[in-house]
Amino acid sequence: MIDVYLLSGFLGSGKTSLLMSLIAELKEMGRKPAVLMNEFGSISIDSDTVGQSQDVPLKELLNGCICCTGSENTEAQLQGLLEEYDMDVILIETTGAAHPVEALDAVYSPLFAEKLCVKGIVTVADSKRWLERDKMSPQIRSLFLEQIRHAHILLANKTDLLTEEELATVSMELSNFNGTAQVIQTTNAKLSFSFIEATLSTMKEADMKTVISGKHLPLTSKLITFEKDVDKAEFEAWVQSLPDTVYRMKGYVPLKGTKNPFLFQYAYGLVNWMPEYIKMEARLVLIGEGVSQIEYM
Ligand SMILES: Nc1nc2c(ncn2[C@@H]2O[C@H](COP(=O)(O)OP(=O)(O)OP(=O)(O)O)[C@@H](O)[C@H]2O)c(=O)[nH]1
Repeated sequence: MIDVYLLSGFLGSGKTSLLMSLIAELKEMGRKPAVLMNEFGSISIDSDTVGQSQDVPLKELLNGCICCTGSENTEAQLQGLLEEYDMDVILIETTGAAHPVEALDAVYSPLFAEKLCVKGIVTVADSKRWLERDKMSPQIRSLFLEQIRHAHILLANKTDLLTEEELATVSMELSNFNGTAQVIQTTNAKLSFSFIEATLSTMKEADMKTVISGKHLPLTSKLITFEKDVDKAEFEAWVQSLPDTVYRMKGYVPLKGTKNPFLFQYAYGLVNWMPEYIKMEARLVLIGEGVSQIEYM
């Protein structure tokens, strides 16, 4: 299994700085990192920097964020990485405009269920911005807060720009806001990979069944397999009965009376079915809060 770490955080918070230092450390350790980067424009500034200066296998998604460019695109890039290179760690840097749950979408694809092991979300927060969050528009603030809320490790970055007192306030407020993440004060997003790996692996022990860390963490995923074909109406009734904290579902569902399992998608209450011309393995991934207890029927 290849370990996957998602680097999240608002625009300009310090994700690329973190990525660069993690790559350098991983290489020093003799590990084989690869990078999936996502840029907000059609020019690959960050990926050029990272790719050239770090000489690391890299795929990029231009023009939008991982969630908006569509998870098929991200899946294709991931597939490309896996086919072309040899690696043992994948670092995914999302644009500052990506919702962490949506960014995880492609990684949780049933295609990669046996290849990738999602270790967790590391969010970089600009401490100054946190203190001034009330100045942001409601929509942007909500994205900023979501990125922080879903973190498993939270960097209170740019501490050099704060007074001692402000620093204490930021740390306390962030810990109160996301009670499960470790909050670490950083400058230039300096945090060692060994620390991240060790912290996330202890969290994982809490519940080995969930793909993403333990049951104490906000986001978990669950893989559901099917023993026999299912009735479409019954299946949809089951979907509607699930709690609102299931944010996303996708996979292949074997429907009664059809040749191949159908591609099934669910997001924000909406269900989508697509026939599949290849016989895909019948399994479904659920992503949300506390989904590890959910069973089919
Ligand atoms: N003063 C200060 N500046 C920092 C710190 N960390 C990062 N920066 C600067 O903040 C800017 C953005 O840093 P990046 O690492 O590119 O941030 P990012 O989150 O990748 O940015 P986007 O890709 O645009 O979302 C750069 O100019 C960094 O040098 C810090 O701790 N203190």
